[in-house]
Parts: sequence; structure tokens; C-alpha cells
Amino acid sequence: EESVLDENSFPDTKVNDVAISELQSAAQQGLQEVQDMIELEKRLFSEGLISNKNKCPGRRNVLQKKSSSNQSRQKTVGALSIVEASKKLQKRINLSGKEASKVLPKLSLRNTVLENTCPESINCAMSKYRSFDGSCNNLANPSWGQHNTIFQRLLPAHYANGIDSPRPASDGGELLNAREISNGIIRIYGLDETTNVTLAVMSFGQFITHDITLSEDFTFENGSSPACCDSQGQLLPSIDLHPQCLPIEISKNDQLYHFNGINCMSFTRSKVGVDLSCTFGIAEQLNSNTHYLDGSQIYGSDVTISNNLRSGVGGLMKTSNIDGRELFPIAPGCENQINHELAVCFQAGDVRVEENPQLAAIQLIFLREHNRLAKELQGLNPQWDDETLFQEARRIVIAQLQHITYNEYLPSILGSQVMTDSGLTLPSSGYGNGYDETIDPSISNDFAAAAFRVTHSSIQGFLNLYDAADQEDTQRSFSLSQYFFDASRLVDDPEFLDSALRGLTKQPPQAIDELYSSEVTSSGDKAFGGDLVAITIQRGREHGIPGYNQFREFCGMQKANSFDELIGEFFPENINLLKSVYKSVDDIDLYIGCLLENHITVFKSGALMGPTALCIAANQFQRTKNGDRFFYDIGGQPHSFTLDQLNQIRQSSLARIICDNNDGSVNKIQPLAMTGEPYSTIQRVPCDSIPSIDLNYWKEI
Ligand code: HEM
Ligand SMILES: [Ca+2]
Repeated sequence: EESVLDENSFPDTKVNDVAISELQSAAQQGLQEVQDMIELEKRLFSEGLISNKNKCPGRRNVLQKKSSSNQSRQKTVGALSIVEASKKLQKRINLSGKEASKVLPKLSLRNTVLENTCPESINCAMSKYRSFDGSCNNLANPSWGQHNTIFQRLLPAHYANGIDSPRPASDGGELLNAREISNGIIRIYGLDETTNVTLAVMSFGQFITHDITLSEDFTFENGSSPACCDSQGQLLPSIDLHPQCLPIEISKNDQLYHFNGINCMSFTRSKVGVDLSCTFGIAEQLNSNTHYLDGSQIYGSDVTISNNLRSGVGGLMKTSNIDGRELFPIAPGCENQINHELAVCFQAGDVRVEENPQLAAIQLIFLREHNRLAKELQGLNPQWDDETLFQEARRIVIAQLQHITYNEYLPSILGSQVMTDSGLTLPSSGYGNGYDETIDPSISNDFAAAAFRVTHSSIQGFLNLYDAADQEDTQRSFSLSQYFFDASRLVDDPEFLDSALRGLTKQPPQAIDELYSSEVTSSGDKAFGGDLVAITIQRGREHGIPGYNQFREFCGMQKANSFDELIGEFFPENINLLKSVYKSVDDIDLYIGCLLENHITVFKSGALMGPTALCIAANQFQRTKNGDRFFYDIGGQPHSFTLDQLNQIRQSSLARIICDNNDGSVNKIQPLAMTGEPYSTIQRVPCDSIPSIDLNYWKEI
């Protein structure tokens, strides 16, 4: 099937020979294909073949994601037309899969019916403040890092047909089904904790993940999603299966699902987007959030969402007041549904804020921090208007978020060696000089869809709450699956926030390895909620992420010629596990390879992951820093902090944010909230002794 031509020597003449009429016809056919899909959607919707979603959702399972905007639907429909047109063209001019990825991007969409999908150019006005959607950060490439732009790739995509179908096995056949890989490899954890960090590492990690990446499931025009299995958990007849569905079939020997009569695990493909070149091409997935670490999970990823979240006075963000506690604003229409059965509907900059109550707790203290700063700034500068107060508070919050990420979070997960070797350690005085305008800051697909998801293994299935006396409150502790997409604890339980903050800074996370909480692989007591491991494998494949072995090479290791050559990075028993589910060492999914890599060798320097995950994460966080013109420690720019202000920002810590924004009963904490010790030995100190920012340096004279 593959072409015998060397992919690099594909003759340009063949490109030039493609008749414009071929391009036009293919474009026409692609558009038609998508029109047909829209017709199908109308029928599926009218027959109720959608997954059950309404505005104020009922209790959800681990797989539930939300979609934020119609804007990305428009982009997706345009991009899908291009992908479909590209497949038609591939057939018409007889391109192999390999050739397709080389040739298609050389063929322009100008003068075809798809011309109107070509992106418009952006005009930038200089501003002291970041835009909301990430545009105009890089002045030479104003769309770099903008929301609703595509992920970049560290390695070329590997699709079976070269354009959009899930990664094949190296022998050209199909890989073993994702759920069977999960069943074959993942074990339920026993005593498997990492005591040198606290569970705050897990929650803070999820919090910043929701800043930098969101690949949304495909949605219909009206926001609903296709049902990818029927309501009884059976496969749908193909006539009712939406083309963006990729359900995971359950095998006959699946202990949990099949034995309970379930044969289908729902899975919807991610939204795709177009690149900037206005050509035919392959499927590239869309990041719906700004790629920058810019607080978009708090403020929103575009100006409309952001304006909606602002109160319009005093620079404040909207909040709701529940029995005197400042919580997230409640979505219109959901006010009467604030309870556990229907779940609350908190609004925030990222749609996943209620994914679990601890995440909501972390997000809440940053929201409150914004309002706390805005009020203090107003006291210092009564002449500032709403806009100035808002922007200045936002600028400080983002700076703190970046500082805490690079100063506390990354050292906790990457370890000191990787921090130093990758140039991620920030200077402790003077200005930083990391910015390089040639660096594309966008999130890599390989990072978001696979490598960084190994962090899911650190999830605790049972969340410990600590009472005001700092003792575990077993009565109120709870299982994760009871509260997926349900932050009602924050509303119902006046002591929840503080107890959760004490718990997050005391309980250790799970280690990152093949042991997982059953809360996310079979959703604990809530039967058949979905398997996050299987979904992640499926996600990597449908995003065309190449196999693990190729990334070994990318990361400076030897590509393995056989399973046994993995011995340097894997325990022998893990190599056996891999052999039991993959036919070839080249077949190993990136996520599974990263998960099973032994990190004992790097553990001494404190890294929580193996070498390949570390390499891909370090690469990402370098670009997230050095590709951001607004990174907080950069000097010499109109938007730079003064050196005095910068030194104040450097005082900030997660501990201080917790101290300043809890409900009043957290007044002791360890100075590095993500750093742990065996449970009992964590040393809490009074909040008074934890450094804080002196805002007097923001007083205008
Ligand atoms: C209770 C904790 C968590 C739960 C229940 C959870 C659940 C999920 C789910 C359901 C997805 C989407 C899966 C898909 O459809 O492809 C996802 C994606 C993801 N998760 Fe988590 N997660 C948690 C914590 C974390 C943590 C701690 C991290 C990292 C430190 C993390 C990193 C990611 C990343 C990078 C993605 C891909 C995001 C995207 O591009 O859309 N998650 N998670
Ligand atoms: Ca962002």
C-alpha cells in the first residue's frame, strides 16, 4: 500500500501537475460530505440519538466533557470539510498515506469552494495587557497561542490512511482494542503513594492543565453530542453512527462491562481545526483554550466569555454569595438547581471547573485572589477605573500563577535535575531573559493527548477532608466518583473548602505508574462510568500520535528493536505486560509507554515520571515560558513589572494564596504546600509567617 517512492523525494512535478479542476471537485465533494453529516445530525437529534446533556447537567461520569462555544463548531465544520476534501483528493490523484501528508499541504484551497475557510489575518494594537484569546502575543505571528488554533506536533502524525484515521499497528493491521490494553496492563492500586509531595500537586496540575489545553469533543450545531453507543450500552447500527463517533467495543472477556451486558464504551472524536496555510491537509486537533499559561481557566479564553465573568465595577469578577461565602457565579437558569442531584452550574473561564470538588476549590481560591487584589488596588489607587483595576489584578494573578507553576509545581513533578538541565529554573533576582520570539508556544498534541496524562495515575480515589483541628474527618471524606462534575459540596457544606484545602496539603497523591484508582477506570461504585485509561489510549490514536518507540528517539534514547531492548527503562515484569498486549515494540501507545517507564533512576532528583514523559513535559514548559512575550519575569517591555514589583511577585506561593482566600479556618500551613512528608510529619506554620506580596509597589505616585 505504501509508496515505494522515498517520501522526501516526492517529485514536485506531480504536485504541479494536479489540475485545478481536480482541486475544485475534491473541495466540492468534501463540502458535500459535511453537508450530508449535518443532515444526519438533524435526524439523529430528532430521533433522540444524542448523549444526554442539558444546560444544568445531572450527575456525570468521568468521561463527561463540556463544549464551550459555537465558534469552534464553525471552525471544526470548515476543517472537517478540508479533511474530507483531502481524502477525496487522495483517491482522485492516487496518493499513498505517506505521500498525502507531504503533498496535500502544497495544494492551495484558493479558488475552490473551501476558500472561505482560510483564516483572516489579525491586526494587533499594542497593549500593556494580554489579549483574552491569546492573539497578538507574538507580534510576528499574531495567531500563535490563540484559542481555537491547532496543537503542534513534536513528531509527524501517524494516521492509518495518512489523513485522519486512527493509528494502525506496525504490520498495517489494527492495534488491540483500547479497553483490552487497559484491562491487560492497569491494576488497582494498593499502597502506592508518593509521600514527598502532597495531593495539591495533583489538583494544581489539573488546574493549570485546564489553563493550557482543552480538546473538546465534537458537537452538533446546537451543542449536543452524538450518542456513540445506544442507551443500553450497545453498539449502534452503522446507519445511526455519527462519523465523529469512535466507540470502544467491549470484548467478551471484559469482567466488568461485558459481564453486565455492556458492549460499547462511548467515545467522540475531538474537534479539528485548520492551520494557517489555506491548503488541503491532514486532521489536526483544536485547542479551545489559549495555549499560554495566562489564567484563561479563570478569565476565559475570549473577550465575550471574559466580559460575562466580570462584574463591571471595581475591577471585580462576578461571584455568588452563598450564606456569606464567596463562590463562583451560577449560570443563568441554574439558580434553582443548586443541589447534589442536579449539580450546581458554576461559571468560570474553563468549562471543566466542576470536574471534581477539589479542582473547584483550587480554582475558587484564585478567583477570590483576583477580587482580593482588585479591592486592595482600589484602596491604593482610588483614581483607577474598573478596567484598570481589573487588568492590573489580572496581571498580578497571572504572574503569581506562572511563578507558582515554575517555582513550586514543576520542581515537584519534574525534579531538580530536569529543571536545571532544561533551563526551567527561574532567576531569583533581576529580570529573566527567556523570551524568544521564534518559539511557537502552542501546546503539543503529544503532550496533551498522551504524555502528560500519565498524571491521571496520581489521582486519589478517596479524598481525605481534615477538620479545623487538622484531624482527618472520615465521616466527611468521600470517593471521587460520587462527585464527578459536581461541586455541590462547596455549596452544601460550609466547611468543605477549608477541609479540602487542609486535605490537599496533607494527603499524598498516588505514584505515577500502572496502578490506578478504580474510581477512574471503572468509576467505583457508580457502575460503568467509563475507563479513563482506555479513553486516553483511544484519544492518542485518533489524534494520530505516533508510538512510544519513536519518542524514545526524539528524547535522545535508543529506539528499541525489540521489547527486550526496553530493559534500560522498564522493569522486566512491565516489559512482559507490554508483550502481552502489543505485537511489536513499535505498537506501544505513547501514553502507555510513558506510564510504565521506570522512574526509579530519576527519582533521586524528585521526578515523578519516567524519562520520556519528562522530556515531553519539559519541552512543553520551556516553550510555554520562552514563547510568551508576557511571561511575568521579562524586563524591558512596556508591560514589564518594575523590578520592585517583580521581587514582590516572587514572594507568592500556593500556601499564601490558600491563607488569603480560605473561609477563615485555615491559618496554619506548610510554606511549600505541594511539598510533603510522610503524613504525620508535615510541619504547618502560622499563615502570618508566610511571605506575601506588598501591593504598595503598585501605588501610582
Ligand atoms: C480527579 C482528577 C482528574 C480527572 C477526573 C480527570 C479526567 C479527565 C478527563 C475525563 C479527560 C478527558 C479525556 C478524553 O476524553 O480524552 C482528561 C483530560 C486531560 N487530563 Fe485529566 N483528570 C484529572 C486530573 C488531571 C491531572 C492531575 C492532570 C495533570 C497534572 C490532568 C491532565 C489532563 C490532560 C493534559 C488532559 C487532556 C486535556 C485536553 O487537551 O483536553 N488531569 N482528564
Ligand atoms: Ca491559557
